[in-house]
Amino acid sequence: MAYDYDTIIIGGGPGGLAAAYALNRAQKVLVVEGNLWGGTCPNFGCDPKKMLYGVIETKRQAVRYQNSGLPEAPTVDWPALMRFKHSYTDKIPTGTAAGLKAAGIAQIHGRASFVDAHTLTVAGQQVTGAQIIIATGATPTIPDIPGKDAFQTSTDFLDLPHLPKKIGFVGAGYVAIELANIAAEAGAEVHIFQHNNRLLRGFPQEYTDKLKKILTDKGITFHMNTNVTALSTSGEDQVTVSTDISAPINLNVIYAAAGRRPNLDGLNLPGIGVDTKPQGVEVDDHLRTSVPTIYAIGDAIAKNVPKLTPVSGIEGGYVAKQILGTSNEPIRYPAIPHTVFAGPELAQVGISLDAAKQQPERYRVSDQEIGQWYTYHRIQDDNARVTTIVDKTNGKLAGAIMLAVNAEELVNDFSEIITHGESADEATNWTPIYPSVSSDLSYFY
Ligand SMILES: Cc1cc2nc3c(=O)[nH]c(=O)nc-3n(C[C@H](O)[C@H](O)[C@H](O)COP(=O)(O)OP(=O)(O)OC[C@H]3O[C@@H](n4cnc5c(N)ncnc54)[C@H](O)[C@@H]3O)c2cc1C
Ligand SMILES: NC(=O)c1ccc[n+]([C@@H]2O[C@H](COP(=O)([O-])OP(=O)(O)OC[C@H]3O[C@@H](n4cnc5c(N)ncnc54)[C@H](O)[C@@H]3O)[C@@H](O)[C@H]2O)c1
Repeated sequence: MAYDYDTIIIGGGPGGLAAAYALNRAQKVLVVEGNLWGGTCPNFGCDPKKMLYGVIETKRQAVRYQNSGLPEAPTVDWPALMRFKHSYTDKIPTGTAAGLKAAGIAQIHGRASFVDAHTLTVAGQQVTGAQIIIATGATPTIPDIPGKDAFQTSTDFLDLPHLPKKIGFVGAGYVAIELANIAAEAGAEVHIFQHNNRLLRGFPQEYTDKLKKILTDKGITFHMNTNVTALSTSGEDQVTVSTDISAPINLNVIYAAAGRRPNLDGLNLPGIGVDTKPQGVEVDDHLRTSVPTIYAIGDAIAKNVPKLTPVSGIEGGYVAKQILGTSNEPIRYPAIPHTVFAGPELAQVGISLDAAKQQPERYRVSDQEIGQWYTYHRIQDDNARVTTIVDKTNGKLAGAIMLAVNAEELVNDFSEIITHGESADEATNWTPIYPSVSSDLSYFY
């Protein structure tokens, strides 16, 4: 049977676009996008978040230098900060669509739904493809409590024209911690409501405790072991937050930051036999769904890998190779670094500290407070700390955790060392710029 396209991709975010460009070399490809071309990361995720963070961190760096020659800390002009964000984000959807057009990749704007394993309806028409890739991403989970319509999300936060005075976040994961830091640094009173006693559960507790203290010192109030039980609104910007612990708290806005769920609504996946679970589309180790001609990638899949932009990109490129027949290997992920941009940054890569501690005969764990090292003294980052995990059987770096200003750079260095399986000698057998974050690398072994 002849299909309209070789491959149709549902979702024009980082995952879908990576697949589209890789397939386009040899195939007739269509991308369908229901909202903003470019997806979450450049429109209302990583990129706008980090534009705000960059300015906020510059202010924080001035505070760190307050006794070192910069007595006046700057203040944040939120409307100007937002204009700066828009100077980038406003161009993303049209720029992304223009890029697809220039590459000769077909595009339809509209929400897709499956009719059968090879047919979609979108924008009032039917299109067919020999293969279809589900790359529909994820969306914030809204806690199911009375008054839940009052919840706003990270998308609203990243587009706030004015900064409200009192802000709350439900959840203490990546989104809550990063946005709470931005809001607090910009002058808001910030409350975090977390149902258990852990923030950033994927990171070691000794590190998250230290970060929590830094954020508390910035004025953020953590309500741990606290369930938000109801919201009620009065007027446009007043929300009363009831909890099972304390008296109700009056805020101007509350954000749901309690995780993200896969975007599968309306796709009719059960109707065509694609298996799903609450975490996402079920895939095998070739990212194939229960229907062999349909693949799924990125934030939309139920796979125990981090939900990050580089991961979606890796999966998009991998699926393209499967479809083109240039590889039949099961997917293997490289060491994937994670960073919470929390001012300072909390980052890790490789084997977890918990796993390493359970195998002391195999792993050597070295923990170093580095706030007084030249690099960190120079930027007045008194709290800087790094833990390295070395595999004693071969002398290679197996993992690293760090809390530091500019940890994103250090974790990239560690990530490269782990990815290339370098021994301590090999890893330090190069000449980085001195003085720089990288020039400290040899001292961590
Ligand atoms: C606030 C925030 C900050 C983040 N910061 C970082 C960070 O610093 N670093 C990092 O690596 N990751 C970060 N992430 C995560 C990152 O944004 C995601 O992992 C990444 O965007 C996932 O890419 P994706 O292509 O799988 O999905 P998405 O980017 O979500 O793209 C999916 C697209 O599919 C479209 N779609 C959905 N359903 C349909 C349908 N039925 N028909 C047509 N189109 C549809 C959606 O509109 C969307 O555009 C952040 C996320 C958030 C929310
Ligand atoms: N810097 C980055 O790379 C970055 C930044 C933002 C988001 N992301 C990605 O987006 C994903 C989603 O982020 P997120 O912060 O929404 O999710 P998350 O899974 O990181 O954190 C969710 C938090 O909400 C808590 N929670 C869950 N239900 C709750 C409830 N009913 N009441 C109170 N607390 C509750 C959880 O215990 C957890 O602390 C991340 O896991 C990450 O993959 C990455």
